[in-house]
Amino acid sequence: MDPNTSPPCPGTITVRRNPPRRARATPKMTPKSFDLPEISSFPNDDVLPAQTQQNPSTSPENENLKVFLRIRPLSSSPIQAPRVIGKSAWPKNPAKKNVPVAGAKVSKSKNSTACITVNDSQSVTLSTPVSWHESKRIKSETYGGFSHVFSSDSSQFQVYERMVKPLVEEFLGGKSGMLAALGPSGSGKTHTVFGTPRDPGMVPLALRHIFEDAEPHAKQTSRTFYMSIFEICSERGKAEKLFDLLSDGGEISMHQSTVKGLKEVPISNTEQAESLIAQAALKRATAMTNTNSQSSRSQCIINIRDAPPKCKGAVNPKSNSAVLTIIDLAGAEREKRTGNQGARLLESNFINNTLMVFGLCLRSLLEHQKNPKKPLQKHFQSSMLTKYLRDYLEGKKRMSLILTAKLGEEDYLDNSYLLRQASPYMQIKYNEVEPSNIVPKKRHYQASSIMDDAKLSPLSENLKRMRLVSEHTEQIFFCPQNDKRNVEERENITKDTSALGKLDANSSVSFESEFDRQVPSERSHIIMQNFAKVIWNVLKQYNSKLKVAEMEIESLKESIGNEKTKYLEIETQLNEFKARCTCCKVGKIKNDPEDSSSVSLAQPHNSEQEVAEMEIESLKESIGNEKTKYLEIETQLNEFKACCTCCKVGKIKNDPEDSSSVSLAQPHNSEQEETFHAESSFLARVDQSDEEGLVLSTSCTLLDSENTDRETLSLSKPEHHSALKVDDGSKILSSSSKARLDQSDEQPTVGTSCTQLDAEVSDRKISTSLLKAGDNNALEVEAVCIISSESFDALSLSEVRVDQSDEELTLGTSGRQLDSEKSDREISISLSKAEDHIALEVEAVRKIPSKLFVSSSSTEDENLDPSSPKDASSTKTDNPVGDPRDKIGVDISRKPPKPKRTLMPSSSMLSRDLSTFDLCDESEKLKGNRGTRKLAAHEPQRSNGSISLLHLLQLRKGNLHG
Ligand SMILES: Nc1ncnc2c1ncn2[C@@H]1O[C@H](COP(=O)(O)OP(=O)(O)OP(=O)(O)O)[C@@H](O)[C@H]1O
Repeated sequence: MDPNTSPPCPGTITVRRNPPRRARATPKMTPKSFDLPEISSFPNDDVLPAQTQQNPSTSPENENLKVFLRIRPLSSSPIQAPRVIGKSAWPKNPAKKNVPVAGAKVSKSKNSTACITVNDSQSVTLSTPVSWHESKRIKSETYGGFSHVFSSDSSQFQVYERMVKPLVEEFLGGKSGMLAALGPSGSGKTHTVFGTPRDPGMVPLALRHIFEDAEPHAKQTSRTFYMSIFEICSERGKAEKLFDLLSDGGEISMHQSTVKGLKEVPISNTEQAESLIAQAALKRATAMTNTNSQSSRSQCIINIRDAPPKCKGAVNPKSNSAVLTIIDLAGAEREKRTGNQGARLLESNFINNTLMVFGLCLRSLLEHQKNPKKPLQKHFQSSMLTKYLRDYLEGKKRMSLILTAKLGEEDYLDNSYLLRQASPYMQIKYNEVEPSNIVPKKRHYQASSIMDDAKLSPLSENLKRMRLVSEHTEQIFFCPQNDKRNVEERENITKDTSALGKLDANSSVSFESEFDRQVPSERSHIIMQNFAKVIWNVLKQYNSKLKVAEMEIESLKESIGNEKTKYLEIETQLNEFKARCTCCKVGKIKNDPEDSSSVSLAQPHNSEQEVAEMEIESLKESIGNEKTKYLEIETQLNEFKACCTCCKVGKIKNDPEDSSSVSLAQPHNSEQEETFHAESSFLARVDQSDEEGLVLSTSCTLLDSENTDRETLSLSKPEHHSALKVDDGSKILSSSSKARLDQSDEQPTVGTSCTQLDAEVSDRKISTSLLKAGDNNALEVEAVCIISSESFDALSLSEVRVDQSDEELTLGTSGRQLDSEKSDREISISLSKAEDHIALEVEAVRKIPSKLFVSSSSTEDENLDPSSPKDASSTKTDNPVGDPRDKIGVDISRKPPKPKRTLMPSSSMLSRDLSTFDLCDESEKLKGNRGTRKLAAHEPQRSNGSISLLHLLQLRKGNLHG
């Protein structure tokens, strides 16, 4: 990946999702009812600090700290005795100038070789001395990335143009800037900063630049610049002191980052400014060392402040004044090289410690920028210099570094140490540059200090103690469960800290006062910092939990959508199933009380899924039951039909139940009485079974609803009629013959009834006709019977056969009417108005075969038992001569023609339905009870009709055999 095209790293916090989850398929359908309100995402923008949310593109500046490298040329002559005229043109302060150390080696060979090789404008190669090659040391080191490398032959102006001029321009534009010269002693820092009158350094050049640009607009803008110069030095290496170099050399103080008592001198032109600079240079502490005849012993700070333009004589408080700061640091010194001893050695240690703190601040800033989680160390508290430069060292303001190195190979170690220490600083970025000198409110510090150098002595020990105290304080304050103990600990720590400052009073007076001032504020700062950390951690946990909850809600939404989809599919299937299912309709029509499940389907659907499923299950069970029932019925019907083909009508004769069957209809006269006896013989058989009685009762129930007929009464009192029949043996005999007659005449009678039943108008007619037919037809039949009982016997036999085969015809008629809803009523009406004769007859017709043809098989007469119904039909239609059925033909001709009906498909259904009552079996049981008693009463008593019938049968039999 091309690093040039890589996007800049955003300053945001990335919240990891653990574990990563796979994307789920979007549900096909999301019901509206499940549209839950969206949960807004965690307000990261509100919670996260602006520091981490800042967009790099919108940051004012995103540039690295500029680090320049200037190589001082080789000295042409060794350091000699102090000269009156120093290294610079600035006057020296004779009071603070020390004489060269006695016995110091002033050795500088002319033939010194260079250890630094400039590769290009941004990199150099540091080579070890030739003498070190034999000791197998590192031969060369390359350092790159500098903003610019000024070779030894670079002029002051070149350095200014490239390094300082941009800062000055920005200063004139209202931006503060700082330039610090850093390097070993004698490397040319002071030369670069101040220069000489002949070769002015950066400060004079900057002042010239400032006033050259400002003077043309001075009248218009009323622009005023102020300059202040002060130094930070150490008195015998024990305490830091500040001296104002522009005043009379008075000592000043520092509170936190503010220097109190510092005099700012307004400058209006270059000459004035240079005069002040010369004055300050004379006051600055310098000393002669083995490396520098006029070695600076203090950190010199020059401030040029651009005062804001006045508005009607008053300073605009909102406008910020830019400050250009140029610092000439004291050079790092090695004891071997400098040969310092005594107080000078203490000064050297102080200088080195200050430079180390300065470097630690920059390193901490670099590490904090690389890893924001790593707090910015509070190294700035360790020295006044770093305190004063706090904003710069924290990256709040832009600064530049000019590293000065010496070219000679004897300076290899100094150069190596400088380059190793300072080259990483060029990675420091300035992306939060504040426009003014306002002290930032948010600071992220940690009270610790890494002063691992043994040379730090008193200062480093104080710093270590401060670190220990701070860490202890932080650990205690992080424990929220021991609040009371924490308060006590805090108080003790404060006392200890104060005591610590007092203990070091002798060694570091300056640090004592500063430490005492800093402890309360820093303690509160640490407390607030820890509190903010706790809150921040809680918020992060809340954020992570909230995101997890959001994911769970999403998954639940998907699950609900899937469930809803399944539910709708099931509901659709249920509707389709109901639409296809025909059992519901049948269930609505059927009056069978067992079809409760079918009836339930006609009820409104319950919206509940469980109810629907239960209905489906019950429906399925009902269907299964119905199928089973139908199969059983069909089997029984087949058996019944098979049995019917073998049965003989002659059974009726010997069937004692014929006589025991008592008329259900109550005759009112003798003719009707016999007719009804004949009819009742069927009915009696029907009534012999409980189920038939039940059926009849059912019909009677219907009958009872509208009008009560005598048949109903007769049904309610069947035994009474039976008793009557028992008493009247002739009637019974007659009824027996009638039974045959009716059985034989059943087809036309029933057929007639059915024909009439087909018409709605015939209901009344039926009842009337039946009543009358019961009168007329029965009379006719009875008359025939009476007149020609034999014929009737023959007729009845033939018709019985017909009726056996045609019993479904009548039933089919009723079943066809049952197929329609309207027929229910019609049936009810017809039954009720049919005077039950038809119904009873119908029922009786149906029941005859199962009873008669089984019990009297032994008395079966072949002549009386036609082989097929076809014979009967031919008998009725053809009326062959000589056949006993001629009389039947006469008799039939006397009757109105009765069309023969064809078997309808629906009749089979109804017959199967009716066969479910299993009348035959039940009638068999009844027969045992009722018939036994009646049999004993009827058997010895035979009427004339029966005798004549037997005689007729014998004659016919004889004719057939003959
Ligand atoms: N670029 C240069 N060209 C010519 N002479 C230089 C240059 N840099 C430094 N010198 C000379 O080197 C000597 C030491 O320089 P300077 O005093 O500036 O070093 P320094 O880094 O300030 O030392 P210290 O830290 O001890 O004050 C001076 O006499 C100065 O004139």
